Amino acid sequence: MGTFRIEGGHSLKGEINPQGAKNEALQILCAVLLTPEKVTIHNIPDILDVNKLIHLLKQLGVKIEKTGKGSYTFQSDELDLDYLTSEKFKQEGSGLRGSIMLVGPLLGRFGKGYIPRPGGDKIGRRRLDTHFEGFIKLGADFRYNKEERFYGVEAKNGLTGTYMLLEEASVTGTANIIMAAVFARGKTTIYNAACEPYLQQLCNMLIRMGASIKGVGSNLLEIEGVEELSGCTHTILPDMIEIGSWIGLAAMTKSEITIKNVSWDHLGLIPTNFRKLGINIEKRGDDIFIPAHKDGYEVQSFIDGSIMNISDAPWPGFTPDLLSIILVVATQARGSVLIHQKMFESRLFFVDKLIDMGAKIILCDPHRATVIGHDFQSQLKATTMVSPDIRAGISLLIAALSAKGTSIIHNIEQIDRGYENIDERLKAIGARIERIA
Ligand SMILES: CC(=O)N[C@H]1[C@@H](OP(=O)(O)OP(=O)(O)OC[C@H]2O[C@@H](n3ccc(=O)[nH]c3=O)[C@H](O)[C@@H]2O)O[C@H](CO)[C@@H](O)[C@@H]1O
Ligand SMILES: C=C(OP(=O)(O)O)C(=O)O
Repeated sequence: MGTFRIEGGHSLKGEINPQGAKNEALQILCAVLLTPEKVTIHNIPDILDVNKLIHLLKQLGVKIEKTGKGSYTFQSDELDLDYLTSEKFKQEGSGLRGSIMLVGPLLGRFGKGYIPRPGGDKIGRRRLDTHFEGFIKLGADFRYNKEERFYGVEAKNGLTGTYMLLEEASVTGTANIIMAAVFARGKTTIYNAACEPYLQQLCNMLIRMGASIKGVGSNLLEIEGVEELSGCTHTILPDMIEIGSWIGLAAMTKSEITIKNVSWDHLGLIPTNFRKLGINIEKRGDDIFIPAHKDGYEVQSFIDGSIMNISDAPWPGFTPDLLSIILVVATQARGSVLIHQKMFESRLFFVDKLIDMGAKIILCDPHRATVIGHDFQSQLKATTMVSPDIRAGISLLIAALSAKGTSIIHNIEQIDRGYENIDERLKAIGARIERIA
């Protein structure tokens, strides 16, 4: 279990270059299985989850070449599909959430796809019904081995396009179904599709490879099946969740930080929601400039004066992945705010650590927490904690950087799962953080 030691209470200053988006990279890497031709991808983040997926692709026989920092070529012309039913895959395939998206492209191109129950954050139930119901609608046979927790889909005679209304706008589910449907006979219509920038990027990449997809960016997609796809070049967007994390870090540590090349047009409601906490976010070209909030920041109120509420919703709503960060930043705001995590039922439990540090939070139920901000009148106190999931982990790290004294965070693999070289990048802007195990 890796550990960070953090000496808090110091302001930071400088420029940050956001990494490539984790959740986009996981989709895009799976899409390289759709063609025997070479696919070049730039801006791949060097993080645990992505490296695990690249390892799985290698085991599957994909020819992989690293051509520069964050740049790789992939060629899926001689795959070893037997790996998919091997004991090794049953172990390795369950190491991350994103591996579930290997199934769609394999089913579409080879008529079969298998996956052990995927890993990822333990933040509540994470069912896969949307994925498999979509494959079944396209004509696949489905089986699930409960003992081994191993899923399989097969379509000996190929897939056939159809209309489907997804039960929920699942992000990885939509990506999976799209990647199967690009080879289905005829037209597939997906309604209630997720439409995060991750998915827009995936669809645009598939279109460049020769797929026919209409409705990109909306929740109604129409896919006309094709016989084959060709190679392409794709560049991953900056990670909007990392960008939100840097905004929160800057405010909470009263630091002046410039976040470079954020691809502002793809940030949706992220700036709006940080502004609800009174955080000053300046757009400078495609950069975000956060001034040092020397006098703190004040929670805004609604037009009718009622208490501020920040909640998640499927895109273009506010991403659930930033609510933990919003929550920690609220602990030092002037005023109170209700944080409502609608999607996941176990993602707010980490607040007990913040309460230990002196934050004023009432966990109303597993989905809702009321935060009464300190307005920096009282600093959080350093403590020892264990990072329970990726976003709680970065939130605790932000809390530790603002706290008085030296904190210890264990299980930082959770943070490394999604944040590239976080300790060195923080040090570069003045943070006192050491990786001690
Ligand atoms: C690898 C990856 O890309 N992971 C992201 C992906 O996970 P993932 O694709 O696994 O998440 P899903 O979109 O399937 O669902 C997330 C949760 O939200 C619930 N749900 C979903 C849609 C909906 O309309 N209503 C609803 O309640 C689901 O029941 C589930 O509990 O999307 C999540 C939701 O943005 C993010 O937190 C994860 O970071
Ligand atoms: C929940 C997340 O990741 P995963 O879906 O990979 O567990 C996340 O990125 O916040």
